Amino acid sequence: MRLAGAALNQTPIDWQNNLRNIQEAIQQAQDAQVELLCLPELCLTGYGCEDLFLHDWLSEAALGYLQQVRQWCTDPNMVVCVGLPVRLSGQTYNTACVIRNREVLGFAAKQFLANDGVHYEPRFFTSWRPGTTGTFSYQGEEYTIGDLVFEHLGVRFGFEICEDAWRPAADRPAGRLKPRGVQLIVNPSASHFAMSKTDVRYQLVLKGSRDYQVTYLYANLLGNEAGRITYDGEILIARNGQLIKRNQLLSFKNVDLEYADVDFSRETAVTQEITPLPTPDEYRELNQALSLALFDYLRKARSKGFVLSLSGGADSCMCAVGVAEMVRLGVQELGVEEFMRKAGNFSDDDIRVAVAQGQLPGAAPIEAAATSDAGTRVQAVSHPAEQVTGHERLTLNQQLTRRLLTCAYQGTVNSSDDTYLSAKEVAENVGAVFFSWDIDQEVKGYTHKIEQALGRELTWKTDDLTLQNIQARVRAPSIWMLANVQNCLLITTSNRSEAAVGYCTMDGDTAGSISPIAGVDKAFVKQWLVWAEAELGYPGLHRVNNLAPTAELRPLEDKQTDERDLMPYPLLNRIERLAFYERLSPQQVLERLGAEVDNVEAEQLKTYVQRFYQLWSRNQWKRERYAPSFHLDDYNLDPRSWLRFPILSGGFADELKAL
Ligand SMILES: Nc1ncnc2c1ncn2[C@@H]1O[C@H](COP(=O)(O)OP(=O)(O)OC[C@H]2O[C@@H]([n+]3cccc(C(=O)O)c3)[C@H](O)[C@@H]2O)[C@@H](O)[C@H]1O
Ligand SMILES: Nc1ncnc2c1ncn2[C@@H]1O[C@H](COP(=O)(O)OP(=O)(O)OP(=O)(O)O)[C@@H](O)[C@H]1O
Ligand SMILES: NC(=O)CC[C@H](N)C(=O)O
Repeated sequence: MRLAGAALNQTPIDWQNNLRNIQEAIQQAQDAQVELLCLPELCLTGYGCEDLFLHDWLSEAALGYLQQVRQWCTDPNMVVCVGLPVRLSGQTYNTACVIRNREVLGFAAKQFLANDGVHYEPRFFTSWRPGTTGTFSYQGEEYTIGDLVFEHLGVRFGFEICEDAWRPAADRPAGRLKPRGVQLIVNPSASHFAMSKTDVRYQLVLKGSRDYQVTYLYANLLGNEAGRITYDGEILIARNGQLIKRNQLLSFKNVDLEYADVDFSRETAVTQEITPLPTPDEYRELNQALSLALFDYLRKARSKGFVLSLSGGADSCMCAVGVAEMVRLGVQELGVEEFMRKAGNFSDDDIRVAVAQGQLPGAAPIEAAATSDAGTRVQAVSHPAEQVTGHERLTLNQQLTRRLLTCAYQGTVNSSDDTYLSAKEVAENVGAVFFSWDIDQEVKGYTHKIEQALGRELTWKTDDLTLQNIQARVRAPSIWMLANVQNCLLITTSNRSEAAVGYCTMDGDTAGSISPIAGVDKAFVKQWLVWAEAELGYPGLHRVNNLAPTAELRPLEDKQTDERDLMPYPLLNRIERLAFYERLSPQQVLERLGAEVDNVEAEQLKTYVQRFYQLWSRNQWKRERYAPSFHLDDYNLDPRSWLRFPILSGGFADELKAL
């Protein structure tokens, strides 16, 4: 039997997009003479409809659209499995509808709901009781729903819907399907991307096929579906512990269909030893996921591009490279024409000229908007697209990036030449429009106003945080204005480590509408940039890779660095992980750290642990206010997706005193 899985890039309640992708997958499958096609979990509505799954009308509408899908399933030799919600007597079930030759054979229902990390399924869905079935009517037709086994071309098959397969063996539907003569298990999934997670999924599918001696067909959703979570579109086909098919993950296409043939009439030996996957390259994985997430966000938000306050530090440089990589990887996979069309930001003329001549048409010089007489550092650096960076012409990818990314360095008297040059070099390297202006007048203006109101001078000795924060805040209005005027998304550069301890100024450097790297820790950001300079070929990163992270909010002679204000980033990251991923108590965190770290005094470690918990507790409100962020690592601190914590709390007072 020819089995296929199709990864689809869906969007919640974007019916036309979702139907188009489903139709395209069915058409491709028919053309390839596929006999059984698995589409991802809830692909008709989108997986991320959230509380809409509790609305009667949504499931009604889905059943209505399903009638269209039926009409595309005209091949008597092909079964198509389509995911959609079914709402019966006020309960919503997460189902896969099996269609053959326009006939609905039944709705298999999910038995175990995902309720960890980014998944909140029990809020929306009711789990189906194993071993039971039911019926319901729609427009005069009666349908079967529940724990069903199907047969097609002599092959018996049943379902595990995503989380069903992640449960202990005693729960897994596979264990009950096997005695019912099932030879094939079909798994439509919506399994979020996280670095290295493909390995877990691979083991799950391979071991499932080995332990239950079945063929296993797995198809995941694809892309940044609804804003935060990205799906990697993994397709896996395995039999008796052996891999038959695995695709390239994180495609920029809307439909990624993969198929393979399995001869069910022939017995094959069961492989006990699962061949391991090569260790996933997390830097590369992150790059692909971040790029795809940015691309989908951009086009689904129908935005014109991105604006970024580029400090030349690690976080903002990573965001700039992320946009450039979005262009490079998108063009590499889709080709220039399709990339430009899909991005939705280029005219027909742009596309025609880009395809024919390898450059964008007559980009007029973009005049520097900002000037200041306050020193040599402050000047506008802006290259017309068709001209040069350094002495070379911009490549087409740089020209495309230039259309999609505008950056601004916003210096103060506390900024260094190093960060300015770093920002400029990164912007030039990726091709972005780059402005530079200073904000000292604005800082002085606000400071003066408050000094007058209070009737006293503000000094670094007495008003340190206030004087830091006003600088970060004053950067927000102009960069927002630049985003508004160009109809662009303002990127905020927060990372997970600073979110953990609130090392940011609210309404200052947190200003923005999308926060691409807030799920990634700072130590990883720094390592990733070193990798990107060498492996992706961004020489513009050389300077930032030799800078110590600094906020540059205090006078330069203070030599402020993040790690001096806080603690070394690898330690901060470790404490955060032990405390909120492994869920240890402060005492346990300190003990584990003591056992792991030998170059830091015990008293110093205790101070770090105390500082971490105090800052963590005090700054929950800030985490509540971050712009929507991407989920990229195996956990994040976003209270709206992975980690909830009280805004007001006792702040671990007793626990920290007892350390
Ligand atoms: N529970 C709570 N709910 C609501 N609001 C709460 C609150 N607790 C304090 N607040 C309020 O929060 C305000 C203070 O917060 P906020 O003004 O954001 O600032 P704050 O947290 O006081 O200080 C910002 C920190 O971030 C660092 N920073 C800032 C900017 C950039 C960078 C960088 O790395 O580049 C670093 C800076 O060095 C400083 O250590 C106060 O007005 C306080 O009343
Ligand atoms: N001089 C600056 N020009 C433009 N934006 C700035 C400047 N200084 C800070 N910002 C903005 O504030 C953000 C927060 O600063 P932060 O220091 O946390 O990050 P970073 O400078 O990118 O990295 P690092 O902390 O490694 O130096 C920056 O990413 C940037 O968006
Ligand atoms: N949609 C789901 O059921 C996803 C659950 C599963 N734990 C995963 O992360 O892949």
